Amino acid sequence: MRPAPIAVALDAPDLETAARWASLVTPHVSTIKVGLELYLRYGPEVIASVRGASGVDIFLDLKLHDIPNTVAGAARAVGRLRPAILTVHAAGGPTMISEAVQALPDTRIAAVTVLTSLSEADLERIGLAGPPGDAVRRLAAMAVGAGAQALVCSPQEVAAVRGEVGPDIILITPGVRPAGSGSQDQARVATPEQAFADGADLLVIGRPITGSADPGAAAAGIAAALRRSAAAGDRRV
Ligand SMILES: O=C(O)c1cc(=O)[nH]c(=O)n1[C@@H]1O[C@H](COP(=O)(O)O)[C@@H](O)[C@H]1O
Repeated sequence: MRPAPIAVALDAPDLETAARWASLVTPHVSTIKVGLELYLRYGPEVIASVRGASGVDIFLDLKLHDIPNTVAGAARAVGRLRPAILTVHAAGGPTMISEAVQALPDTRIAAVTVLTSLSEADLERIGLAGPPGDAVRRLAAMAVGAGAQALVCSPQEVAAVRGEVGPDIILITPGVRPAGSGSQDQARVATPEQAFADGADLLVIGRPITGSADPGAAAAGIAAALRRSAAAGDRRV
């Protein structure tokens, strides 16, 4: 059976925990995500530790956001780690995004539109008044125009973004919570089945898996739920 289109967020305080989570979940999921907490503590060595001997894709979530020259240099600096995906903030603008894309031709540059932790009220306070979906669609179109091959948005916007950017762009959705899980610091959430049915290509899921007593079983359970919902609809997992 193919691993499910899930990126498990390894937001762990230490390398041993991250490597343990990675080995428990990799039979079930396509991707593991290394973010700021692990990367800033351990640097590039963390990638080899969590990749292990598996063929799992590495999603390096550094959310780069700086002037184009600096982001291009940072992207080149992580190239030897061969991440399948690297995040930049869409708000860094089109030149920054296109320089990142050119700097790392073998990696998908994913532009983060509006963080899933932000509510409409938060957006108003930072000067982006209006429904989050408006800002997400605007940033998505801009990022794709600049060459981004992937976008990060919440599952609540994924159908609208798909309509905006077409079928070829990889849509990645954090803010995924199985029914009954608390949303914690996430503001714009949906269930895995809903995110997938609305057109997400890769679901980012952290604490609902890593916070469980058995992360391997939690990942397997969500993967099975996606397969059931794919069988009921017209998508393959
Ligand atoms: O780029 C991301 O992955 C990301 C973007 C976003 O808008 N929201 C978001 O939560 N994330 C990441 O997705 C993961 C979500 O983790 P959980 O909330 O524990 O499922 C975290 O590692 C976040 O850094």
